[in-house]
Amino acid sequence: MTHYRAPQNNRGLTPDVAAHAATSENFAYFPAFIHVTGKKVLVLGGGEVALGKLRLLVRSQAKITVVAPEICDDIAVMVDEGRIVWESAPFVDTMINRAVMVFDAADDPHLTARVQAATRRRNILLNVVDKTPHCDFIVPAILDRAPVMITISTGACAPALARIIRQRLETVLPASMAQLARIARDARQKVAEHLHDNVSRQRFWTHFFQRGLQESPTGTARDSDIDHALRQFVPDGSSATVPGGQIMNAEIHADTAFDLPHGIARAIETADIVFHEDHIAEDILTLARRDATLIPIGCISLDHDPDAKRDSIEQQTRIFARQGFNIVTLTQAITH
Ligand SMILES: C[C@@]1(CC(=O)O)C2=NC(=C\c3[nH]c(c(CCC(=O)O)c3CC(=O)O)Cc3[nH]c(c(CC(=O)O)c3CCC(=O)O)/C=C3\N/C(=C\2)[C@@H](CCC(=O)O)[C@]3(C)CC(=O)O)/[C@H]1CCC(=O)O
Ligand SMILES: NC(=O)c1ccc[n+]([C@@H]2O[C@H](COP(=O)([O-])OP(=O)(O)OC[C@H]3O[C@@H](n4cnc5c(N)ncnc54)[C@H](O)[C@@H]3O)[C@@H](O)[C@H]2O)c1
Repeated sequence: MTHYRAPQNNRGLTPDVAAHAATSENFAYFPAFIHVTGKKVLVLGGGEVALGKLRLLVRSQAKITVVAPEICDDIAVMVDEGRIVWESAPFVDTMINRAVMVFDAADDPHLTARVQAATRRRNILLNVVDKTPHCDFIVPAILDRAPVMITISTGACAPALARIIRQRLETVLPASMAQLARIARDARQKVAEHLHDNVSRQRFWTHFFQRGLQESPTGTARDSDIDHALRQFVPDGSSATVPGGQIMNAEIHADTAFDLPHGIARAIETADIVFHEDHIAEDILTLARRDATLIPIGCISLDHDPDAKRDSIEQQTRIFARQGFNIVTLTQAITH
């Protein structure tokens, strides 16, 4: 019988899956969030588009300077309130010194050429609004549930599509996400003191958020919910309230994650180990946690004897389940 290593805290991509992932499209822009607290950000231009960027920027703790000969009324209010600094002198290269990023919303190609040369010399990131070829970074559509930020980019291919996806998500993602994230921020230390190992903490938080999103979608989660959840939590997974050590065998009829029944999607999301046939769609497999172990059933070398193969997988899943791991086995439904 084949034995597999229990899940580790790294992406358990098997060679098969990694090879599949390598064939999917590359991307030119790396998704990340930039820490700007206390750092200088420069915005060129004082019109409507600059205002859009400034509205977002003032919610960070960046030190913001706007450079423009004149500014619109709403930007003037931000200046009066001391939230940003206005520089009305013409742009000179030294204005960007020590900036972490620069937005150019001035609609002046000659200025853009100068700014681009200056930012390149200093390795400062530049966004020229709606002028993709000049951008070192691009701005995604943003679904704002701060501190949760869901950002959507089409890799600069179709900004209107990014907007539409955002608008659709606005109506389906529960308001409680923000509140749950704030509760977690304040309670992470306390939870770490109660639960000493990573696996327990990971199970606890998965369970806490799943219940929280289900029970209080409109945003009524409370700080005291943490104490309640901690009292109920039994780290070895034996508590009925903890989704630990469960086995699900799912036959997949869907080709995309979107078409999966909710129960199966949730099971994949919480699984520690996912056994799957080779033809299961990649976007279904990506529902799994980053640290889950994915095991292609094809790599179990008992193809000549399907019954023995099934027995081998069942035996393996029971062993893992006894250790408290959640297991999902995904087989592709045969369509006629
Ligand atoms: C997401 C969003 C955020 C924001 O702007 O804050 C955003 N554009 C939005 C809307 C939008 N922009 C445009 C249209 C008209 C439809 C159209 O022309 O396609 C619409 C649709 C609308 O308004 O509904 C015009 C446009 N935009 C760009 C080009 C140039 C080009 O495509 O090469 C042109 C043509 C200019 C021209 O023809 O001259 C380029 C960029 N726009 C980006 C972001 C970056 C890529 C993001 C991504 O990865 O998808 C990138 C690369 C650079 C950047 O600016 O960072 C925001 C939606 C916010 C929301 O509602 O949630
Ligand atoms: N307005 C829109 O709906 C819209 C939509 C998409 C893209 N855009 C693009 O965004 C950019 C700006 O649009 P806008 O509507 O804010 O334009 P705008 O004309 O209202 O604003 C441009 C601002 O830049 C300032 N400016 C001009 N030359 C400058 C210079 N050399 N140095 C510093 N500041 C300078 C102007 O004083 C003005 O405040 C343009 O590239 C435009 O094509 C605009």
